[in-house]
This record gives sequence, C-alpha cells and structure tokens, in this order.
Amino acid sequence: MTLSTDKDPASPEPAQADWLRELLEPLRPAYRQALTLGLLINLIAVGSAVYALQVYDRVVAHAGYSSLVALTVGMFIAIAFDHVLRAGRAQLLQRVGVRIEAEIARRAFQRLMNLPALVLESRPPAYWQTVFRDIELVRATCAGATALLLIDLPFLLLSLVLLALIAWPLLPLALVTIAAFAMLAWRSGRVTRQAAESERAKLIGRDAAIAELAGARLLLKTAGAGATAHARWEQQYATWMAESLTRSRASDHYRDLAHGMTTINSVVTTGFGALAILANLMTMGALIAANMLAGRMVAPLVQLVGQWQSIGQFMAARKRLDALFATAQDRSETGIALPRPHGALRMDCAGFTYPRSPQPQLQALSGQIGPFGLHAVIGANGSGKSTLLKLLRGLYSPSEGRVLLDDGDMAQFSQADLSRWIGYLPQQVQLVSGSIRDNIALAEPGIADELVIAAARRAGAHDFIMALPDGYATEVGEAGGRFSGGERKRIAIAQVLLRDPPVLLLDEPTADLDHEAEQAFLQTLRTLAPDHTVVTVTHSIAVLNQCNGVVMLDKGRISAAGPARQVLAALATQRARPAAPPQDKQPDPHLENA
Ligand SMILES: Nc1ncnc2c1ncn2[C@@H]1O[C@H](COP(=O)(O)OP(=O)(O)OP(=O)(O)O)[C@@H](O)[C@H]1O
Repeated sequence: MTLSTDKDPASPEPAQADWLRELLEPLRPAYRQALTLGLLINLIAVGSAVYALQVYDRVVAHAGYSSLVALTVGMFIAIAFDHVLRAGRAQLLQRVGVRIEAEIARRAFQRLMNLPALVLESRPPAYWQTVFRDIELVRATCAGATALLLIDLPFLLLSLVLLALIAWPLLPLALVTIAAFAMLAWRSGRVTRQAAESERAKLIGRDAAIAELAGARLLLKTAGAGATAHARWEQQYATWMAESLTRSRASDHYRDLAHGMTTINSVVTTGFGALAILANLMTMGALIAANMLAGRMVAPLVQLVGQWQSIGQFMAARKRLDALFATAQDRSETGIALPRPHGALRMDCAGFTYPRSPQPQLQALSGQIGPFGLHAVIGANGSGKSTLLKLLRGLYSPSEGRVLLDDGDMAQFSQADLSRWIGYLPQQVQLVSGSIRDNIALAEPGIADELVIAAARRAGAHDFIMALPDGYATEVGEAGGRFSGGERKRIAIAQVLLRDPPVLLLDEPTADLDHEAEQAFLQTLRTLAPDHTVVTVTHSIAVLNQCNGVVMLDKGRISAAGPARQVLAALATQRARPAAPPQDKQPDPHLENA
C-alpha cells in the first residue's frame, strides 16, 4: 500500500471479490432445502383456509358429518407435519448461521491480522470491535429472522392465487394491501436505517470513550480528573441515548402503523366480502377463508416493515465488511521458503510520512546497519527513532526509497517471515491475558518449555518468575498490570528473544530496568551481538558505551552515524565547543553525558 500525506490508510482498494456471494455459494443446497420446506409449510397454511371453506360451504350446508371428521383428521395430520417441517427448517437455518458466522469471523480475523500497521493504528479499538458486530448482523440476516421472512415472502403468491380462486372480488383489495405494506416497509427502512446508522456511529464513540476512561482509571483518580471524566462520559452517553431514542421512536411509529393497517385490512376485507356475498358474488365460507388468507398474507408483510430496517443495517454492515475485505493487506506469503538472513539492514534514500502529516517524519536515510553487532539509535524526543525502528521492522513501508534486509527489498517478505527474522520490542510493551508462559510463547504456543525458560533467562526474567508462587503459570492480569514496569518489560523481552531472530530491534529496552537488570541485559546483548544484528533505541549511557555503532537522528534526518567511539567522540567534541549551537540544531540532551 502506498502511503502519502493525503491517502487514508484504511481506504479500500477499488477491485474486490464478492466475498459474501463466494461464502454463500456452497450453502445454496441448504437454502434450496429451506425453500422447499417453506413451500410445504405455506401449502399447509393455505390448506387451513381450504378447510374453513369446505366446512362452512359443504359440511354446514349439507350436514356432512363424515366429511367434517375426514377434513379435521386431515388437518391435524397436516398441523403435525407443519410442526416437524418448521423445526427442521429452523435447525437447517441455525446450522447455516453457524457456518456463516464462523466463516466470516475466520476470514475477518485473518484480514485484521494482515492489515498494515498504519491501518490498524488509524482506528480506535471500538471501531475494530464493531467489525464483529457487523459479522453478527450479516449472520442474523442470512440465517436468522430476516432469512426466514425472505424465504416465506414468495409464498404470498400461493395465498393470492387461492384468494383469486375462491374470493375473486377481494383480489384487488389484497393487491392494494400488499402494495401499501411494501411501501410502508420501504419507507420505514429508509427512515430507520439512517437513524440506526447514526446510532451506531454514536455507539462507537460511546464505547471508545468508555474503553479509554476504563483504561485510564488510575490516571483519572490520581490526577483528580473524576469530574471531567464523568462529564465526558455523560456527554457521550447522552448523545448516544438521544440517537437511540430517535431510532426507537421511528421504529415504533412504523410498527404501530403496520398494526393499524392490519386491522384496517381485516375490517375492509370483511366489509367488502359482506357486499360481495349480498351481491351473490361469493359464499360465506369463501369470506371466512379469504379473511384467513388475508391474515396469512399480512403477517409477513407486518414483519417486513420491522425487518426492512435490519435489511438496511445488513447492507451497511456488508459495505463495511466489503471495505475491510478490500483493504490492501500486508504480504502474507512469499511463495518460497527463504533462508534465515544474516541481518544486514540497509536504507536507500528511505523516507517516511505519516498519513495526513504535513511534513515527513524521516527523510533521505541511507546507510547500512550490520550484519551483526550492537547498534544504537539516538536523538531527541520526536526525532523519529521509534518510526525508524518500525520502518526497519517492515511495519511501515517507506514513502520514498527502500529498506532492505540482506539486500532483499523488505516489501517482498511476508509478515510471518519478518516476525521470525526480526524480533521487535516496542517502546510501550503490552502483555495479553494468560499466563507468563503464554505471553513469552505468544507466537509459538507449542514451543518446548526449555526454550521458553532459556528466553526468560536471557531476558533476566527467570529468577523473578521462579520466585512467584505460580511461577511460569502466573496469570499476568489485565495488560500485565499485575507486574511492575520492569518485570513487564523483561517478560516482553523474553517474548522477543524466544525464536532467536537474527535481527533484534529494541525500543528503549532498558528504560524500566534497574541498574542490576540493565547490566545483566547488557551482558545478554553482548553475547548476542557477535552473530545477531541488535539495533536499540536508547537514552542510556551504559548501553551506548557497549555499542559498536551509533546512528543519531535529528528531526528525521541522520545527523551522525558510524562506529560508536568515533560518533560519540565527535559529539563530545562538538558539545565541548564554546560557540552556541545554531537555533535549529540543539545538542541532543542524551549525549550531554556521553
Ligand atoms: N501515528 C502518528 N501519526 C502522525 N505522526 C506521528 C505518529 N506517530 C509519531 N508521529 C510523529 O512522528 C515524529 C517521530 O515520532 P517517534 O515516535 O518516531 O519519535 P521518537 O524519536 O521515537 O521520540 P521519543 O524519544 O519521544 O520516543 C514525532 O514528531 C511524532 O509526533
């Protein structure tokens, strides 16, 4: 995907396969079965109108007791059949629903995992949660009440045909009723869909605010910001509630209209029917049967008024999922098993600009780091160190130039390969719920315990883990909140070291470590350096003193780079000069002590 200042990273690519059609294709036989069952169920339903017609016109008129018994027994058998058929259809659609939901969720999850880092960063967590609500909506429409309704709707024709045969004077009325309900359903769908979409947007805002407030609960407490947080939450909640009430009022209005129209239909059918009987155009039995048929026709139409809104929501959800399925993805496979790289990282005039950012964050970076050795990236806050590490990890694609690993353009490697070859420790480490072992072995849960322990030892985490009552089985708690910052970092470092990647990109690995832990970790880095390329962003003099190479960034450009001794000495000399530095070239405060 091309990154530019204007393009939304989450905007879909134009070409997209119809994923839903593809997914429903194998389910065609199941839908065909559901339709057949629907036909039988609806035949039985119109059969009850025929029963009423026969009883009133034949049995009552001619005192046909034996006919009554035969007809009634036949009807009971039909009702028993109807029960079995309905249960069968419900089970069938349930199975279809499970398949649809599981399959879409599987695909959506895969897609989410393969989305470029910039796309994932461009939306709040609440947005990604709604993707799963959309999946639920698609399932409910394709295999829930809406699907049942859509299966039943064509069989309105059966009732209509029978009505035309037994009570033809009432046919125009039935046609007008169907048209009126269709219009009401369409109108209700239009109005409530807009309201539902607006409610959904507010719901995302509300959930995002709740998630943020919940995450920052301690900060809010210590900063004494409870009242501010409460006001913010209340405002989000009130906006959502207002939208929700608007939507619910709109739905209620159309539902009430539909019920009113049902009663009107029944009254008008009876009235017209009575006139037709008086004019000898039809019989009393035909009127009763016609009333039953009209009721049968109207019932799904009333449902349609309510369900049209769901159909609208389904279309909107499908559109959003379309966008997810069409968003360009990171490369998921290379098509060839590439050997483990040595770990030479090269940049060719590489630059990077965050989407919608007015100026580049990294510019014209050229040079090579490694293979092998311990290298530091230094620079003032905001100079682009973390961004550079993400570029070297292949999380971001350069806006200009290239980043290469062992002379291979990084763009050609899959994220799976990169995650095996490049261990990346972010500035803010994050643990997930589960045990310490689960967290260390996150990428490879089945890995041997000895390797988990070896990684923990190298990260300086083994001793404190063993001192815990549950050892490696200790649950880390919400986001690792059970541990100190340093302990969390050591677990995260163990996770990075687990698969012994040839390249290690570490963003301030020792920032939370005490002196002893820092020294122990430095020893690990020294051990790794001869046959690994270790690049670490650091503000620590202790780490800097151990480095073979240093790259210094200043406002996204390399201001100094080379062997550590040389660069550090040059920087020290520069710092010792009496002349004041130029306005736009402030000395790096972290090198003041170097
Ligand atoms: N997602 C983003 N969107 C837009 N700009 C960003 C984004 N992330 C970072 N930046 C900007 O990019 C620049 C470089 O950020 P970066 O995090 O790489 O700096 P850093 O050198 O690692 O800083 P620090 O020492 O504070 O960690 C900063 O000006 C920052 O504001």
